[in-house]
Amino acid sequence: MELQLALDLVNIPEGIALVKEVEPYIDIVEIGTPVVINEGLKAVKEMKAAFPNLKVLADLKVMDAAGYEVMKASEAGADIITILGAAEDMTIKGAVEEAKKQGKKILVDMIAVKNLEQRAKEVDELGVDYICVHTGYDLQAVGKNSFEDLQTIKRIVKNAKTAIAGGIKLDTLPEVVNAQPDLVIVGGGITAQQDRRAAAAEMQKLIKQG
Ligand SMILES: O=C(CO)[C@H](O)[C@H](O)COP(=O)(O)O
Repeated sequence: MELQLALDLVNIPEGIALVKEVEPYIDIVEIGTPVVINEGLKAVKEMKAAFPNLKVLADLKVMDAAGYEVMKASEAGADIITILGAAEDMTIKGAVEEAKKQGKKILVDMIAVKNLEQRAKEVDELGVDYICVHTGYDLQAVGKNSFEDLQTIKRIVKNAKTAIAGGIKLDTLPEVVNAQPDLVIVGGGITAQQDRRAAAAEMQKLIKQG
C-alpha cells in the first residue's frame, strides 16, 4: 500500500517546501488539478526536478484528446497521469497506449461515475494501471465519502490496482487501510494539519502496519 500526497492549494515554491517536510513518509506526490490550472505542467517539471526519487502524479483529469495530454505530461516528467472514468473508452485506450509508449502509468478517477460497478469492470478491461474511487470537495462538503465505493471496486477490479481519494484524515485512515487499497491519496489530511510531518509519519505508520 502506497501513500500519495495531493497538493491542491499551493503554488510551486509552496508545494516544494511542503514536500520537503514530509518526503520520507510519502511515495507519490500529486500535482493537483488546481495547481495544474494555475501553474501548468511546469509544476510537474519542477517537482520532479526537486524530488527525482518520488513518483509524480499529474492530476489532469483528462476527458478528451488523451494521447496528446498524456504525452505532454509525460514529457514534463509525470510518472502517473489521471483520466476520468466517465471519458469514452477510446479516450481511455488512447491514454493507455500513449502511457505505455512513454513508460508511464494511468490512474482512472471514478469521480461522479454513477454506475460504479459496471464502469469499473469496463475500465478494468482497458489496461489501465489504477482505478480510484474519489469523493470530490463538493460532495465531501455534504458529508459523503468513498469508503463503500472502495469495497465495491475491491470486489470488481481484477487487473488494475485500486486507489481511494477524498477527505481521508488520520481518524478515518484505519477504515480505509482495512479495505486494503493499493494506493491511499491524502490532501488536506496532511497539508491542512498544524504538524504536517507528524501527520504524514503517522499515516505512513498505519499504512505500513495495514
Ligand atoms: O483530486 C482532488 C480534488 O479533486 C484531491 O487532490 C483529492 O480529493 C485529495 O485531496 P483531499 O484529501 O484534500 O480530499
